[in-house]
Amino acid sequence: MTDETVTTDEPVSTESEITPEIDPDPASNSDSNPGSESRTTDRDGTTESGGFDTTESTVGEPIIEARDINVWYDDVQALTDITMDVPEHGVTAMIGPSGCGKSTFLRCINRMNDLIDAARVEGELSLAGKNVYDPDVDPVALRRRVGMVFQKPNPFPKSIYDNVAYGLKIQNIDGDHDEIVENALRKAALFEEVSDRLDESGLELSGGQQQRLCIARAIAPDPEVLLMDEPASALDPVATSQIEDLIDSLAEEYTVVIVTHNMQQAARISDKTAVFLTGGELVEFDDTQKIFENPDNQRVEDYITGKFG
Ligand SMILES: Nc1ncnc2c1ncn2[C@@H]1O[C@H](COP(=O)(O)OP(=O)(O)OP(=O)(O)O)[C@@H](O)[C@H]1O
Repeated sequence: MTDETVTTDEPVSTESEITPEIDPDPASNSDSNPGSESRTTDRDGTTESGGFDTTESTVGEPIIEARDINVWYDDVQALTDITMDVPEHGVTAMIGPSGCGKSTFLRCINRMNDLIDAARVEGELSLAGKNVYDPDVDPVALRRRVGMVFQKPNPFPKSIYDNVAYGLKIQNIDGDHDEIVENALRKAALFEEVSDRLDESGLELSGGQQQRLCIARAIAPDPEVLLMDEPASALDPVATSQIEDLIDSLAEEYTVVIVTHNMQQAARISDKTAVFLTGGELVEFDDTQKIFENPDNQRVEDYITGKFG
């Protein structure tokens, strides 16, 4: 089942992680949301919004549909019957105490759990209507459609340019690579800071710049979905704020699914929030404001208000 074994807490730098875009069946999702009624959320400021992300954003119909996902690591069950729909575009946050399965669920979306020998996944998870666990799905092709950014910035020991162009080269993506690299760096809010030193090593950048470089690397091949596993947790407050702003702008074009330990961050940047609790259970999934202001589930309220976890 695996071509490589990875630990879950260390960032990996493999081709399979560099999850650029190539759709094996472009027709399957080029109009994955035909006639969908996009929900426009009023996000016009923080004062009236109580700190919630209320800048303009369009969240669409489901692009990721998980049905009864169960995951085990050997005999230990990490996720139990997870069923949820992640809407296209916008930011969906996954929160919950340590060990409740947030990262495991994230890795179900691009089948990164395939790379963990002990992991076994059951259930169905569709991306734009196609179950990614169908036997005819190539996980590497899937990961081209689902980019991933990890907790610790993990640029390759290559130039800034080559970091961003990496996915384009290994996947033989045609086009003007100079232009694609520049656009990706611009979208990652890094171009202005590095435009005169693209041939310098990515390792020479600051932590926040390195993380934006990793984001540029993930989006250069134009994925549909961007998975982020605590992308700002290793960064200082200024760099964190830059990443949050960046996520907000990326969500206009990509479906962003983010794991965060930081509840304020989830409240600030996400449109939808999924609360996982101990036992690998998805306890509540709803609009972020509803989760934080008036959750249905008492355990979610207790968690949000800091009574446990
Ligand atoms: N590679 C692995 N091998 C064995 N068990 C694992 C592995 N990765 C995760 N687990 C276990 O699965 C459960 C869920 O872990 P996971 O990392 O998904 O939780 P999490 O909510 O993301 O935690 P955290 O917030 O601490 O990152 C935990 O009990 C964890 O120990």
